[in-house]
Amino acid sequence: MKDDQKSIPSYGLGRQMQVYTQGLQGQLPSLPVSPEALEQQAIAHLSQQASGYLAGMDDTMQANLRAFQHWSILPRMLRDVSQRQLSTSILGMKLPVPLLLAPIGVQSIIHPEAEVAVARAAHAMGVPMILSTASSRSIEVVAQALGETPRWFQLYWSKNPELNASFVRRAEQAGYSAIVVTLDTRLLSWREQDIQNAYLPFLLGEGLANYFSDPVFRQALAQPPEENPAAAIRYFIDIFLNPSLTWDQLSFLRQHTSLPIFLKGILHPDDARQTIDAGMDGIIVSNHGGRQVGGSRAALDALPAVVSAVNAQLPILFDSGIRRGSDILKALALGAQAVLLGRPYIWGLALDGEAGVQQVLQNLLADLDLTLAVSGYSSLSELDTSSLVNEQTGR
Ligand SMILES: Cc1cc2nc3c(=O)[nH]c(=O)nc-3n(C[C@H](O)[C@H](O)[C@H](O)COP(=O)(O)O)c2cc1C
Ligand SMILES: O=C(O)C(=O)c1ccccc1
Repeated sequence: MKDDQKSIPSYGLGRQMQVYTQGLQGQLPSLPVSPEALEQQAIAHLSQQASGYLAGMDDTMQANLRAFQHWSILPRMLRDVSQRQLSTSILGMKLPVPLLLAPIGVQSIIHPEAEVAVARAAHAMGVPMILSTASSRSIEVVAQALGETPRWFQLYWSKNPELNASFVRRAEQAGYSAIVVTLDTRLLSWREQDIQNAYLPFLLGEGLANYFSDPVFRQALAQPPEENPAAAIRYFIDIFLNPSLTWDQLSFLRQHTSLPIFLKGILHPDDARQTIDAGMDGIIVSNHGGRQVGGSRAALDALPAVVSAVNAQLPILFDSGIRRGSDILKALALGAQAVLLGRPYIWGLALDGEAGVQQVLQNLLADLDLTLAVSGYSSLSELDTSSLVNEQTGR
């Protein structure tokens, strides 16, 4: 991890001057800088199946993005912003920047180096990574590529309790420092593009690295996955989704790990209160990037009520629609301690592997650092609702 003083110029002015200086030699950034152009180029580059898999429900995704426009930053002038502090701490875990990479499964359909390329870029930038259960590279292989970079493990709670315990054990052993249980995907929703393409990557054996390498999973099979992949995939399909999972079962996980547990996919303030009652350690407000409940409330619109219900008893993280530095500033001002970056790093991966992810992160962190500075803030802790105006209420 980089120390904070060194990281400031490389995030903000450093990146800006690097680009302008390279311009003197006639060199332009190799990837589009605007997230909209980046998305367009990545989608054009990918197969119809892969780009369809990245999609979500259009109306809900647009609502996620629009919600950021309900809030405006009201910049403050003549404050000393020459030294900026982007680091934060969550449950005593130090994060160099208030940003983690969101768990995104099956990255082998995006780029052959998949999560390993992402992990190397995360390592280069000091950005923590949350690894999906449905990753194309295993918990251990990704940990190795991350070196000392902080990492969390996202758990899809399968129907096999011993398998869940095994995943968590492996994550602990490989140096992951928190468990994220995703609640909004106990079933896969009706995904129009995937249905149209008749495409589900798992049926092709993509995204199953953690399962195929797991001793408990392997024990449940008559033959190893290498010998009979079709039977292994069938067993995965049998167990990986668990629509009967309920609040009372969370105690099982608590008994099997001493790591902090975050619940991802909370939108309703009553569910936020239940998270506290269930003895969990943190919340990730998210609508899964508009991929699960079509017509769901925009995640950012759901954030203030969750923040108010939690009343500072737990840390709150946020994702679904983070595209620019100003989006991060707004989510933090509304009470999130950090945000998760989703699709944008996948677009970078699609276009240029590790270097693509790194460039996306460099640009986003430079944007965040400079947005913070020109808004009059030198530290994240100065942000609160008085930094923003709600354009619908005028307050
Ligand atoms: C292709 C794809 C795969 C995803 N896979 C997972 C996953 O395995 N586990 C999980 O918790 N969330 C998963 N998510 C959701 C992300 O963690 C995150 O909530 C979402 O991407 C945020 O929305 P945004 O990308 O529009 O910002 C996935 C999202 C996408 C786009
Ligand atoms: O596609 C997704 O959104 C997702 O979260 C998922 C679900 C199951 C396996 C892999 C990814």
